[in-house]
Amino acid sequence: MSEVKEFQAETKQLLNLMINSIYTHRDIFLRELISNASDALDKMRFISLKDPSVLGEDRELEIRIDIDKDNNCLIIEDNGIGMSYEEVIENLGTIAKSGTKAFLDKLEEAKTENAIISLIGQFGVGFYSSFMVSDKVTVETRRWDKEKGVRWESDGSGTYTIEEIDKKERGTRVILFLKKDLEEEENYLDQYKIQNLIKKYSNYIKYPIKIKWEEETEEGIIKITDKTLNSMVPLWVKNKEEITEEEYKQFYRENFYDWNDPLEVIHFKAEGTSIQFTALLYIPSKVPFAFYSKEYKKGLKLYSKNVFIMDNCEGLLPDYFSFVRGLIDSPDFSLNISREILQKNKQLEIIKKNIEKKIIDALKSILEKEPQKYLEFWKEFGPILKAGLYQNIHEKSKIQDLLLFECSSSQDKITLNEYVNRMKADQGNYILYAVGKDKKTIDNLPQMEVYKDKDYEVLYLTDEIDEFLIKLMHDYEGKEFKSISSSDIKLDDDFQSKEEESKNLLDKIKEHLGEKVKEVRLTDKLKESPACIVSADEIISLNMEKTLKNFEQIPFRAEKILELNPNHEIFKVMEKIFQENPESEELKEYAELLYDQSLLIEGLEIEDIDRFIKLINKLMIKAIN
Ligand SMILES: Nc1ncnc2c1ncn2[C@@H]1O[C@H](COP(=O)(O)OP(=O)(O)OP(=O)(O)O)[C@@H](O)[C@H]1O
Repeated sequence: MSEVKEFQAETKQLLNLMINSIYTHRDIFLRELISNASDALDKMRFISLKDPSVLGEDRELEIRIDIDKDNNCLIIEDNGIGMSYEEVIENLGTIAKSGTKAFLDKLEEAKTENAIISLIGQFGVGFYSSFMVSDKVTVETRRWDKEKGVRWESDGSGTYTIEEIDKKERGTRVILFLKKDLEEEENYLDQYKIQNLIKKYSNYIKYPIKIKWEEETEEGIIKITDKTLNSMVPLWVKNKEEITEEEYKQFYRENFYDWNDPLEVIHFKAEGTSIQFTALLYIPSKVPFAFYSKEYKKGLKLYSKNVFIMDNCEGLLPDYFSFVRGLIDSPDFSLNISREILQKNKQLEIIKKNIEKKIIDALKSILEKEPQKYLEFWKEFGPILKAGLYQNIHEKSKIQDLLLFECSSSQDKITLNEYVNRMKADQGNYILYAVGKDKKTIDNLPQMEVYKDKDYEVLYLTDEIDEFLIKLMHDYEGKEFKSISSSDIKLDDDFQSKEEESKNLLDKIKEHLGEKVKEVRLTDKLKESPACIVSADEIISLNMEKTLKNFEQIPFRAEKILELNPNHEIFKVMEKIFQENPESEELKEYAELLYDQSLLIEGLEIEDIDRFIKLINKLMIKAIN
């Protein structure tokens, strides 16, 4: 008795897109079906390791492809785990994957076919891609431990039928009734076409993918032989010297669904340590799709003696390298290991340490030998590295040398090590930094003047997280990070006498500005500018005030100090006004104007813009008179 069932709404939506929107790159359906078959074989192999008798006579785990020209059918068959009646309904009638909703939303938005293809490449749509090339799909399957088989059939339009059948062999057969209007280059009944696709997408599948290969002998007789289309040997098992760059790339594209080539490959075998393992790691060239979403699963694949144990084993990578893709194969892991046990596993910790060191070494080597390539890496992954370090600050010594910063002295970004090596002898023990939205803004900060003059290098922190990170890091190799806006930087010691001389004027200005500032004082840090604002607080800087303002509930305010340049013409004018009349209203207006312009140059808002403009206008009119 067959049942007719409706697809789940999301499945309908996906099928509709598959059938009606995609006309190129349809080849990927084969990779998806082969990968499903391979997964089913993995599961079967796993079960048989505990009890080999479950394989019965059907011992060799394999995938078969059959070309049935008479019926215009392509058949992909495996003797893997198979599916029960309920599993077929669950797996082929719904989409259970997390992130499906987000994926479908993105699909709806995707305008071009290429954008859709790229999304599919990153997400994987699995079985449903069959409908890109088929008018009808039939699945016949029998679970290894069930008596009866199941037949599922659909044309992808909205419903499917399902019924119990007799099926002798264990496993799953997917029969694609190919569309009639496929292009010539999409002739999936051509054995050469299939061979090319398998080599391209599924070469490293570790089970033989067999086909009945037709060949014409010299005598003109058609000979049919069983041919294995894939090379099978897992790439990571081979010696590095035997692997070409293209093979590494191909393996990456196939296994990690990235259309871009990886930036770097790290392949090594750890032997002689307390645990043996092989690692094949890839640093991608672009941040993986959906990396910042909850759905993104980080971690490495875990194998034991070429047998797949699990995907996305998180415990193997520190947060700051969560973008690294790849796999670990270690004979020391039991195949039955669960995620929970794994979390507490000491061997895993050792592997993690090893991998981490290799990644750091690889990145350091790129930084040293291929700076341009490192810059590309930094542009993509710098924010992830910084955020990861922020959350794991106790690990700073490991990765602080991988950080790059803009700086005052050159167009190139520099490392902390470079900064320290270039420090001036009289600079003291401080690594100076300035914060702003970009290089140009910081270049124009009044406080920068004196450092330029003294030729002290300053790190430019242009990312919002930078200052928070630097404060948390506190120092690099014993040299403390110090903001150029910090109040306790004093360059000139005999400044004190000058400050005492101007004490009354400074007190008056403070009185005029009231609560706006904590203090008014002189500075020797300014050259061209008359004044600047610095933070009185080591914890909340001016820039943090800007950042924290975005979180409206938290009214953080940096305490401010107004610093004046005693050598500036304006200061001299103020001195003169004060001498003539200490209570002059004009002095108050000057003080307000200097305070407001100092806020503006720091990128902070001024409180009373109307008054600011009025005061400027007043000065302008005075200048004419
Ligand atoms: N050949 C097969 N043998 C056994 N089960 C299968 C087979 N093909 C598919 N399935 C089952 O159907 C489910 C859904 O398959 P589908 O290809 O849609 O997604 P997936 O394989 O889970 O994800 P993806 O292909 O995107 O990695 C699979 O998870 C698996 O349980």
